[in-house]
Amino acid sequence: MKKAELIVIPAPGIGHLVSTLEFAKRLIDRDDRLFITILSMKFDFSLYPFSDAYTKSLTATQPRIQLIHLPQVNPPPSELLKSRLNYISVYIENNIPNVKDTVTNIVSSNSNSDSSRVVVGLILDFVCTSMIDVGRELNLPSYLFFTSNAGFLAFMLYLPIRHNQIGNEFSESDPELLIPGILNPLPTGVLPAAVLDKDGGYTAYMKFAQRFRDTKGIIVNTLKELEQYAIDSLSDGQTPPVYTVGPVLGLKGPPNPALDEAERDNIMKWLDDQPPLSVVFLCFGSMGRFGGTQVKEMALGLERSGRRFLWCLRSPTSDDVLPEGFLDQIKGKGMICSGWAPQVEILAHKAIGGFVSHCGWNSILESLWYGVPIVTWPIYAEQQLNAFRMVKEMGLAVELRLDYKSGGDLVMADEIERAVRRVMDDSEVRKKVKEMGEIARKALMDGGSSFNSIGQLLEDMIGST
Ligand SMILES: O=c1ccn([C@@H]2O[C@H](COP(=O)(O)OP(=O)(O)O[C@H]3O[C@H](CO)[C@@H](O)[C@H](O)[C@H]3O)[C@@H](O)[C@H]2O)c(=O)[nH]1
Repeated sequence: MKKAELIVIPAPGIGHLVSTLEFAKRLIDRDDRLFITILSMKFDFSLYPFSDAYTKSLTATQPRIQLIHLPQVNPPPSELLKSRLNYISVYIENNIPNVKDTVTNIVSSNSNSDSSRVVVGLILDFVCTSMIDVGRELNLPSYLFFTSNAGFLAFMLYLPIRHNQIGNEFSESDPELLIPGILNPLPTGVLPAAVLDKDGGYTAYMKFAQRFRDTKGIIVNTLKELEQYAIDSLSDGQTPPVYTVGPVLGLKGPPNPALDEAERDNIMKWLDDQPPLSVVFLCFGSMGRFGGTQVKEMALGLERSGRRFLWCLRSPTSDDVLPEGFLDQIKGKGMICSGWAPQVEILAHKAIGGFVSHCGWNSILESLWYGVPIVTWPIYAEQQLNAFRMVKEMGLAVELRLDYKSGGDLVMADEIERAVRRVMDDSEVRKKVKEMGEIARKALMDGGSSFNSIGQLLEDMIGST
């Protein structure tokens, strides 16, 4: 039997690592000819404090997954931090010589041993497309792993086309945009903030996107049934084959190293005491934070909604900024957690009836999986676009804000109060979300759309013998 090896290069940050590493495990489970080597880049710990520990713990128990830590490289000059995305893209480029050496060693040690193992390709996070050239030099195809959705992929593929016509970043005064793969015209307010950024964000996005079509295939963490319109637009004769393999979720992985087990137990015990579908959960991804004024409005909105809530408030000053007496008033009805929340376990709990979310793609997929409707409060990255499509195109979320910008915008207590009530009472959205959750489960089963797509991918990568 031919043994095949894939080299996977994830990006740091939990939002990218969860699905990339889970997908590696899924491939191994599907095909016993397969071995995977993960190349883990060392990053500035202040940017991604838990990436390393998380990668280690997730891969430790997988006998056919090998983890190689790349040597530390010099970080880019700190001026580049004006755009975090640009900084990261340069950081990744600085790793290229180490990636090349490591892949070369793997290829040659396979050919010098009698393991009959052959490296069949690289799987790259979408922010690592600069590494396609390493594959080219070594005659290895690269596949893209797209940790977000097909609509955002369509947007990214449109960027180089637009750039050839217009040549510069987007502007807030642009008219609504018609983009292949996105059903409704897009207001500029819901574009990822990076594409309006003159300080390197736009350049970084362009650099990533310009290489997408140089890959042999694009693997997307979505399912056909959820994004048929966007996926159809990708069969344009110019885009490499697209494999929809989702939802890829970290449902059973080891706990995140950031999780405080005692706090987790408190939360779960508290939820056990609440009636079914009575609690709204608020959590804003790995990086979502708010200033004091906004926190105060949130507290007032939650209190006035009269609903029970579990609020993941990651702010060191939360006690000072909460309205006076708030913590006493909410006793029994509300709970605040200050650290990393066990989000997947929380969403799976029968007491949860709604989720106020920043609309990161993993959070969206997790909430659909458990049939919990979302209230949209996008903050950074492509979340505004996700929120817009979830509300306007898919009808799977309750709108709070679609174009929120942190730093400038303030969401008032009465808006929060109304949105929380709506998500808890709107049986229509809940029904649709539940149906989509069931469809997602079927997509992963034998014969389902994502199951078949993974089979096709394995066949295209390794062959059928
Ligand atoms: O307190 C927390 C916060 C987050 N999570 C988990 O962390 C992941 C967060 O992922 P996601 O919801 O996608 O948010 P981000 O971390 O913000 O993810 C980044 O990556 C995603 C995938 O590309 C993008 O969709 C986002 O916009 C981008 O910010 C999810 O699995 C959550 O369950 C927890 O378990 N506890």
